[in-house]
Order: sequence, then C-alpha cells, then structure tokens
Amino acid sequence: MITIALSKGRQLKDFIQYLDEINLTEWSTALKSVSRELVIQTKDTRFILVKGEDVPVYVEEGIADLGITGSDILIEQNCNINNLMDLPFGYCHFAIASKEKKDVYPVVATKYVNFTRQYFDSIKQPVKIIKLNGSVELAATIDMADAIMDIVQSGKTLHDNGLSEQVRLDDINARLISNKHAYFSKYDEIQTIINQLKVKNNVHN
Ligand SMILES: Nc1ncnc2c1ncn2[C@@H]1O[C@H](COP(=O)(O)OP(=O)(O)OP(=O)(O)O)[C@@H](O)[C@H]1O
Ligand SMILES: O=P(O)(O)OC[C@H]1O[C@H](OP(=O)(O)OP(=O)(O)O)[C@H](O)[C@@H]1O
Repeated sequence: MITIALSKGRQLKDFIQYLDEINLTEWSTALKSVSRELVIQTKDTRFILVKGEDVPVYVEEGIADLGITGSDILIEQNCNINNLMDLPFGYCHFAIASKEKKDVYPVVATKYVNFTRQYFDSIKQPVKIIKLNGSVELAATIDMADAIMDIVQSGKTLHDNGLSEQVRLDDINARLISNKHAYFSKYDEIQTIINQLKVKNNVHN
C-alpha cells in the first residue's frame, strides 16, 4: 500500500485532469468523488488531502510515501525528501510585482519569506519582508508594501489589481516527491507509479 499526499486546492483539479489524459481512471474516478473527505482509498493506494505547504511535511515525516506539490513550495522549504520527477501541470513562475517600476523595493509582502530573503540578499538590497498567507496583491495595491513577491500564471490577478510584473524569477511546476526511506523500502511500487505517471510526461528530468 502506497500513501500519496496531494494538495487539496487547484492542484488536485490539475492532477485529476492529468490522470484523465493518461487514462489512470481508477485514481481519477476516486478523486473526482471527493467532497470533504481527507482520506481516499483505492485498491492499492491511499490518498491524503492536505494544504499545499504541508505536502512535504507529511512526506518527510513518512506519513505519506509520495507527494505531489509545487516546486515553489520545495524552493521555499528546506525539505529532506527525494525530488523524483517533474509533472506537466501547475505551470507558473515567481515574480516581483508593483504598481510602477522602481530602483528599490524596501518593503515586500509575500507568502515566500525565504525565497524573497534569498533573492534580495543575492542582489544586495536590504528589504523588510511582510509575511502574508494569501491575497498578497492587496499589499501593494493599498500601499502596505512597495512590491510583492508572488506566483504569476495568467497575470490576471496582477492586472485586475493595478499591478505589473517587474522582475520575472524561477519557473514553477508540479513535482512528485518521496520519503527518503520509502524510496528504498517501497522501490518497486514507487517505480510502477513513476512509470504510470510518465506516460505523457515530456518534461526531462
Ligand atoms: N495561479 C496559479 N496557476 C497555476 N499554479 C498555481 C497558481 N497558484 C498556485 N499554483 C500552484 O499550486 C500550488 C498550490 O496548490 P493548491 O491550490 O492545491 O494548494 P492548497 O494549499 O491545497 O490550496 P488552497 O490555498 O486553495 O487551500 C502552489 O504551490 C503552486 O505550485
Ligand atoms: O496570474 P494568475 O493566473 O492570476 O494567478 C496568480 C494568482 O494565483 C495564486 O493565488 P491563489 O488563487 O492561490 O490565491 P491566494 O491569493 O489565496 O494565494 C497567486 O498567489 C496569485 O494570486
């Protein structure tokens, strides 16, 4: 039995769509039936549905053997897990955005405190970081911060809040991760899952 931790928000929908594309109907049927349950059992696999940021926590602790999460979360957290493969969904990128372009952004709001700190250290600019948990665009729109560091996909959220992308940073996509111990103790089962998920995966690892 393999346990897989999944983000229960938008990434679950993307994963179900991908499962349909690769004809993994046993999993997609089970996951489509979810309403408020957090544990979903199929014949050989148990899924647990958690917050995106918590996927690596369940995997590192060994509660889940595998997890699917965004690379943004793996960049932000220092996780002791195996990064097994890219998955072809969840594409977006990190960006600094503000109302207008400036030479410096002394106050930046973000969910990604570590990534933001590393970026401003790398360009040798002092920065005050305000940690938020969502609706980050608002901070720059109402001038609580000079800029935000956030994820951009279509750019619609920035546009609708009067902000523009100023600096494009790392690309992001979904990743399959594993617990380090489980990677060896459940090697054959994990390889079977990797091969099933690789069917349409044209992202090179
Ligand atoms: N606009 C976007 N377009 C594409 N991918 C995104 C976007 N925003 C976030 N993501 C990706 O989705 C991941 C978040 O997944 P998901 O929404 O399932 O998380 P969650 O924490 O379970 O949801 P929620 O925040 O809605 O409770 C992010 O870590 C990122 O990799
Ligand atoms: O470029 P876009 O296609 O508009 O997508 C970007 C938005 O998506 C994410 O927010 P999410 O919907 O996860 O909500 P949140 O503000 O609660 O993080 C991200 O934080 C941006 O706000």
